[in-house]
Amino acid sequence: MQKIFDEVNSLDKRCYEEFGLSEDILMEHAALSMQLYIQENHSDKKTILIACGCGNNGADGIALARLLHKKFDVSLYFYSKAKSQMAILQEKRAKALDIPIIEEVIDSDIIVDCIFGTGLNKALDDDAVLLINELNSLDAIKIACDIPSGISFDGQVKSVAFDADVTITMGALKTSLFSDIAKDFVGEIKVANLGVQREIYETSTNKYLLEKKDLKLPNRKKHNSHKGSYGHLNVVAGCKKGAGIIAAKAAFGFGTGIVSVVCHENLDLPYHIMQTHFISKNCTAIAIGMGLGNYEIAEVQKILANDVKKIVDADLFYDELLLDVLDEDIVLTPHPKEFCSLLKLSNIADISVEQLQNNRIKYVEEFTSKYPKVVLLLKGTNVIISQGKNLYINTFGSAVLSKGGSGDVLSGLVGSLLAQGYEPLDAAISASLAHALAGANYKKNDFSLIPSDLIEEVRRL
Ligand SMILES: NC(=O)C1=CN([C@@H]2O[C@H](COP(=O)(O)OP(=O)(O)OC[C@H]3O[C@@H](n4cnc5c(N)ncnc54)[C@H](O)[C@@H]3O)[C@@H](O)[C@H]2O)[C@@H](O)CC1
Ligand SMILES: [K+]
Repeated sequence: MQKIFDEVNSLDKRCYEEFGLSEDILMEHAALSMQLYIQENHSDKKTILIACGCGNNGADGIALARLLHKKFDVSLYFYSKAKSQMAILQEKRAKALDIPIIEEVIDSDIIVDCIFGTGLNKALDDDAVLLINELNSLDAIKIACDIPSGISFDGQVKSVAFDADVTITMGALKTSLFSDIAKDFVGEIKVANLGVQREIYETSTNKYLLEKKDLKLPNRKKHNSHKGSYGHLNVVAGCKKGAGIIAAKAAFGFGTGIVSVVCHENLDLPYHIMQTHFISKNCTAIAIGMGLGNYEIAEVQKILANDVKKIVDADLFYDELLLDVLDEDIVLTPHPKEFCSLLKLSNIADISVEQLQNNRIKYVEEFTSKYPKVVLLLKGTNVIISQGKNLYINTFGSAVLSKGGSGDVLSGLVGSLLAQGYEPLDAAISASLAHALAGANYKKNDFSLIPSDLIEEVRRL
């Protein structure tokens, strides 16, 4: 996993104070990283337009223009007059080299957005909106310096943001790049070294970006084993039985030795999935909530009181019964609307889905600081998984997964790993990665995936 930081000003400051690196040195490295990226990836291109603002993001852009000048046809466009000390200095250097400055945006092979970086501190005015829309409309390779202009420090996009193919972010990954809203603007994210390796630039953090290598698939190294060695998951099926059955199939395909669906009515199940009317004595984990509907309260209470690992989903997020188990290390997997209900039930906040989506990390942190044992997995295009103070972001998800039944597959995967003995946090992380990567591996098209395709892809991981 890679570290993510809420802010990097303190990290820049540490470079000045502890390593004797000046702002100028840091900025030269920022510009150099962008230069190398462009030369390594787009040496066949000719024209580059660099749009600059008045602060140090703009200064990065002016320094980049100097580095690329003569190798490419570089034009500088100033959205506003240089204001920061570094922008004024960089402008002086650029002028000494006669780098072309243009008054109107022109068609170019590459556009580099250096209008606003981490210093964006108010709403974009009409001119900025117009400029960003104009840049977005051009058919060019689009590179954002540090962060696409228009995304605020907390990852919100109020009106518009630069629509980058690549964001080259300075020094370290920032939280703002990983909001659900930012995902449609940041493109591929690369980190530029600012004069020291990242491991030196970065300090400690509580936020992490998950990588493919963080997926720990179940393994069966012991030959002397039997089905019971790989756990027994009980999936409680309610009135919408399909949800439980999908979860059960996903769990079986992800390695659980025995999977039983708990249901009072007789179900038509695949032969390898068992049915039981009550929780099995030897079950090692329970998945409950998906399609639960109006289950009898006393029965749900009894199931929740069971002393095995649990994953809770869907309908139970609307039920106060859940409050009784929030002091345990259970896994909760709400989507945004369900999480809003959970926040309300637990007296943390009474907010709309939109308010939540604009502040996902904030509300996850409030919830997990009130219930530090719970493993919370908040669904979204960038899934957030958190327990206690630590928070992990999975960005591998895509719109392929935006389908009924995808969430039931995820519950099944989490339950499967819990049943096989994973710790709840590890189960949530690996299930979420497996789910997202399986979705990404489905290559037919981006609209036709059904739960059985997803389970098939999980089985191929
Ligand atoms: N400090 C350092 O050592 C380094 C800074 N770097 C660059 O510096 C950037 C941050 O620079 P700054 O702090 O100067 O901030 P920015 O360059 O992001 O912009 C700040 C300026 O824009 C104005 N502004 C903010 N929101 C506005 C709005 N909506 N409409 C109009 N004007 C607005 C502010 O008043 C301020 O003058 C980073 O994103 C990064 O690109 C990099 O060069 C790496 C090293
Ligand atoms: K920018």
